[in-house]
Amino acid sequence: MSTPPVLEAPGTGTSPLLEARRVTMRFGGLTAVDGVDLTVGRGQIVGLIGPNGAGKTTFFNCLTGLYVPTDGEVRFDGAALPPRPAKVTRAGVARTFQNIRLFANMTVLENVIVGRHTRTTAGLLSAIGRGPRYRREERESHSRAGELLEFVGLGGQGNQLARNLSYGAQRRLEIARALASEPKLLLLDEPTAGMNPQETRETEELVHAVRDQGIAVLVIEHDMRFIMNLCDRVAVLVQGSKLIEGAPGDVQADERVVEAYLGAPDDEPPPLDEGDEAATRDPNQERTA
Ligand SMILES: Nc1ncnc2c1ncn2[C@@H]1O[C@H](COP(=O)(O)OP(=O)(O)OP(=O)(O)O)[C@@H](O)[C@H]1O
Repeated sequence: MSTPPVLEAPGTGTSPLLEARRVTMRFGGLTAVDGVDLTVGRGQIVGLIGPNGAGKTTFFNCLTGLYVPTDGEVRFDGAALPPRPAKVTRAGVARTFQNIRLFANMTVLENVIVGRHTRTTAGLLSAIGRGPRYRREERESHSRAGELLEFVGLGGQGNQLARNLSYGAQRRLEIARALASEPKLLLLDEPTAGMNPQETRETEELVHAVRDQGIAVLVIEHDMRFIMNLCDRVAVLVQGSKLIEGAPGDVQADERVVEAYLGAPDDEPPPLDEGDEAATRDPNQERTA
């Protein structure tokens, strides 16, 4: 008699937290993501970089249930990734977006509380009737949201309208809202886009603090200095395919990466100087969100 396969209970296995295998996403005739493998271990910070249109955001969307990959497989915490965003959030994956998506006319605290809705269990009737379970969960949500605002450096600003926060503070609020769903993995899509150097440094510290809470992070970013300071591992996407993956120093030194960003040597690239931030960034990426 054959031995039945051992099924790994979610959260208990030794497998990577996230495992994408041969993920492919096609839009009509365009292959935006082409057979990409990527793993993120528990508590790791992994960077995903690549020139404009390389497929980074599309790949993210395949990891959050926004897109169901045309081909390939995504496993999270020992199980197949569910096919819908709300279920993916409940499974433990949270994300922020390239462009800020806050509820501008809600308070800072309310924005974070909204992020907890996948973790509250009071049913509709309890909510309408404001039953004891609803009231207890509401108290807990308020208290946890306050803690998260402290954690991201927005303590004392909970009663402001989100739209009145500075740009950098709004980005922090997005992270607090994502953390409110109690993720095991946080996906950040260009968290420092449009930030000044001080805000970028603060974001770097915040992401390290998130990891210190045991939460793994996968981050898309164009600011190379940020990525190199932050990540345990970096993967480079070019035209939908993974070009290379490795330690930040190795990736930065790889000629193929320099070429992908700056063009082949015949294109007379500007010199790549470690200390010159402008030269280590994608020249097409001086964007503001
Ligand atoms: N919904 C869609 N329908 C059709 N094509 C799409 C769709 N989403 C993305 N694409 C295309 O897929 C390719 C990859 O786009 P994607 O936004 O994933 O790249 P990216 O690496 O995130 O770029 P950027 O750094 O500019 O944000 C591009 O050619 C883009 O035009």
